[in-house]
Parts: sequence; C-alpha cells; structure tokens
Amino acid sequence: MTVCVEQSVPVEPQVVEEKNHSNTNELVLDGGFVEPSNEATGGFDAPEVNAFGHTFRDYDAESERKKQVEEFYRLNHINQTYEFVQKMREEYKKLDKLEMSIWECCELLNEVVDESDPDLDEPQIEHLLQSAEAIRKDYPNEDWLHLTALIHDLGKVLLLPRFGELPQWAVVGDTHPLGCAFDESIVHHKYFKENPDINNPIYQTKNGIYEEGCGLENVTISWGHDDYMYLVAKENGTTLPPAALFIIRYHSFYPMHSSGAYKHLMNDEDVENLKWVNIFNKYDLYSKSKSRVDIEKVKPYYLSLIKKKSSDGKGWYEKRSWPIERLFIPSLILQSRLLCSTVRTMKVIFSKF
Ligand SMILES: O[C@H]1[C@H](O)[C@@H](O)[C@H](O)[C@@H](O)[C@H]1O
Ligand SMILES: [Fe+2]
Ligand SMILES: [Fe+2]
Repeated sequence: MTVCVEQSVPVEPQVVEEKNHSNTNELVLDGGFVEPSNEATGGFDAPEVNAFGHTFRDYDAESERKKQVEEFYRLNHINQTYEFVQKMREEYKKLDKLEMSIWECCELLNEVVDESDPDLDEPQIEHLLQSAEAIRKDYPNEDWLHLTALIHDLGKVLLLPRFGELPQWAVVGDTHPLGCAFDESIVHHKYFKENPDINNPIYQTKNGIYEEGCGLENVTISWGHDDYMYLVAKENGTTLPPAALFIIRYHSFYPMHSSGAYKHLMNDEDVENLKWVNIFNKYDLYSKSKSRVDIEKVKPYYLSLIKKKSSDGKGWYEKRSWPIERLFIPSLILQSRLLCSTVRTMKVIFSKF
C-alpha cells in the first residue's frame, strides 16, 4: 500500500534558550518567543499521579505492573549487548518491500501494549494520540512537533508477528549506551551483572570505547523502537528538522535526558537538541492516562498534517510514499536467548515523487 505524504514546514526551529515558568514553557526560537498557549486552551498540566495512583516512573512502587516491568528490565539488561545492537542495526537499516501509510502504521499499534511501562497499559495508538494532542494544545503552531509525537513510537510495530515479532526487551523500555560503563541511574541497574559485556574491562570504563565529546551519533545505544524509527526516517530522506530526529532517536534515553548521565559523550549539537527532548518528554510522559482520545475525531487533523504541503512544495518528507517492507533474513546469527530462530525485519522507505 502506498499513500502520498505531503507535509508542510512552517518554521525551521532554532532553539536558543528554554525557560520554565510555573505554568508555561517558554521557547525562544531564533530571538522570538513562541509560547505555548496554555491560557487560551487550558493547556497541559502534568498530573501528580499516574493512572495507577503512583508517581510517574516509580519502578519500586507496589503496583499491579511492577512485577512485569521489572522482569522486562531484567531481560533487557541481560540481553542487550554491544554485539547484539551492532547486528540489529546492520540488518534493520536495509530497506525494501512492504508498504503502508503512516496512519495505517499507527493503527497497527492498537494491538500493542508496552510491558516496560509502569504508567500505561493502554494500546499504544492511544499513547501516540495522547502525546500528540497534549503537545498540540500547548504548541498549536509547531506542527512538526505534533507529527513527531504521532510517529515517535511507531517503531514498536517490531513487536508484531508480521514485522519479526521481536521480544519486548528488544523493542521497548528506556535505552542506554553499550561499550562503556552502565550508569547507576539506569532503571533496575542491578540486572546488568548478568550481561556478558560486564566481562569486557574496556566496556566497564567511563568512556569505554568512545572519545570524550564524540557525540551521541557515534555512541551505540541499546536497540529498540527509537533507533529503528530514526533509521527509517533518516534512510528515507525525511525533511523533519534535526530536533525531530533527535527526539525520535533519544526520547527513551532517560539516563541522558532526565538524569544528566553520559554528558561526557555529548557534543555541542547534542546539548542543543537536548532542550527539545526535554520539552517533548513532558508530553510523552505525563499525557499517559486512562482517558482515551476520540480517535475518529482527531484523525482528520493528523491525516491533514500528514498530507499537508509546505509553501515551497516540500513536505516533512522529501519522498512521498511510505512503503514498509518485510525481509526474511535466515543468516542472521542471533543470541540463543532471542525467542525466535530467524528474524524477519520490517523496513520503511519513502519512494520518490
Ligand atoms: O520512550 C518510552 C520510555 O522510555 C518508557 O520508559 C518506556 O517504558 C517506553 O517503552 C518508551 O516508549
Ligand atoms: Fe518511546
Ligand atoms: Fe512515547
């Protein structure tokens, strides 16, 4: 299936500074103020507790999700090794065959529940729309942010049988670097003691195999929906702004964006882009709730956003269709812990106008 995607680019954002006030976020874009219109819209105020009555991201709270989430991180920390990530990246960055529209891909997430998340047990299409609607309310003019929110978790389709049915530990959850020491701030850090990389002394140093200030671009991050969706967008020549790609690629890298870890590996560009991730994160995290978005009601807006044309005739994507392909790779050597003996990878590409 091929669907035309023609989108608009109203502004090319350049964040100079972000200020936080009690009720509003204020973004300084290239010298001018772009304020979220909280007053006009009612805005988005972060709730104090999640749908289960606990504070957000409390991995120790005795909640109904605790056991499952902890087991998820145990498997994630044991199985995500430097070598595993290299293999997955190599295989998944090839693009071919299967095609589908962005919206169709969103709808597939109706079947997906994220086992790593202590704050949400709703189907993931709800999360896409909850976060996009929340950020849209506060930043009505930044439609690139609405679109970024809509697609940021699409990579979770890797969990579905037709896309390879990767195990949850290889798709969702927070991410972290491989090839250097595991920071203490990583959720359920204790489970790294069973990770084979722990036996490589170089991997256990602060910089590991990396140079100080080398830039996150050069750092191998645990494999999952972030990196996959980033590869999809990049390999298909997206014209979304660099900040959008950074958000997609690192929104689950909580040790970096929320705990301030791994700063020594970042370069100036990363530091600049981090400001956008921090803004996005508020909506990604605190929009998680039991109140469902009326999908049919908001669908026309997102479809129009996906199809919208910019004044220069270019959209967010230089290419206009979004084929998703499935590829059978019998030769991929997998760790024995992986649940399947072969992996089918799903690729998304954009064909030319
Ligand atoms: O980006 C988020 C975040 O990292 C959550 O902690 C995780 O549970 C989700 O799987 C992911 O989508
Ligand atoms: Fe995510
Ligand atoms: Fe998300």
